Amino acid sequence: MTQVVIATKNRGKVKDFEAIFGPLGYEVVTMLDVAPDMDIEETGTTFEENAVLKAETLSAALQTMVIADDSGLAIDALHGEPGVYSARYAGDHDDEANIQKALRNLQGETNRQARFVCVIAVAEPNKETYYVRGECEGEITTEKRGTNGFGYDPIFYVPTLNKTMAELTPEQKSTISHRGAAIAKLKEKL
Ligand SMILES: O=c1[nH]c(=O)c2ncn([C@@H]3O[C@H](COP(=O)(O)OP(=O)(O)OP(=O)(O)O)[C@@H](O)[C@H]3O)c2[nH]1
Ligand SMILES: [Mg+2]
Repeated sequence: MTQVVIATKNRGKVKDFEAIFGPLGYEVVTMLDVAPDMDIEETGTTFEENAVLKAETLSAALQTMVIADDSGLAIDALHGEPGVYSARYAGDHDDEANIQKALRNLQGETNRQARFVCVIAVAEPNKETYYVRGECEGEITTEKRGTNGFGYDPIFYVPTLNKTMAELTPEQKSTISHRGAAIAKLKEKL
């Protein structure tokens, strides 16, 4: 089975990637498998910078092709926050605290428009790194709904499906999500 190496330690992302790459016959391998002790500091101020940083760092260490995903939630009424800081908005990778902070900051706000953004970078030794970007439009709810997914999925409402991201199966999520959109673009290039 062909392996695809992903520079992530986020189990939620891994599930999303497996839902897409699994049916295509790829085995998804992540930092949790091959570099659990490695920490890549995300010093960039854009999704693109951080995705490239993660892909190139792990690719250099393993001397193989590596894919990285840097993603987040941009809320219009909060001027694009939490953006690249989505994972650490209220506490390092504390999804529940992050959700509560977003809901608190939007209390009484009628403009609930937001989008998920996902930038996927591909780095390979002696080749030029490239990236693709996918986005998904939605609205922030006033309370959590659904138990699938990760991060802000329970408060991200997708009007076209009348469901939050957390009410979708990983397969359904992949057909409409920012990650699915980015991977669709990636497939054209791989
Ligand atoms: O509800 C969500 N559904 C999604 O589909 C999604 N995609 C991203 N996010 C949020 O944005 C952060 C990424 O930050 P991020 O790209 O730095 O990843 P991470 O730090 O979690 O893992 P790693 O890949 O860096 O190891 C995540 O933690 C989440 O808070 C999502 N939330
Ligand atoms: Mg991260």
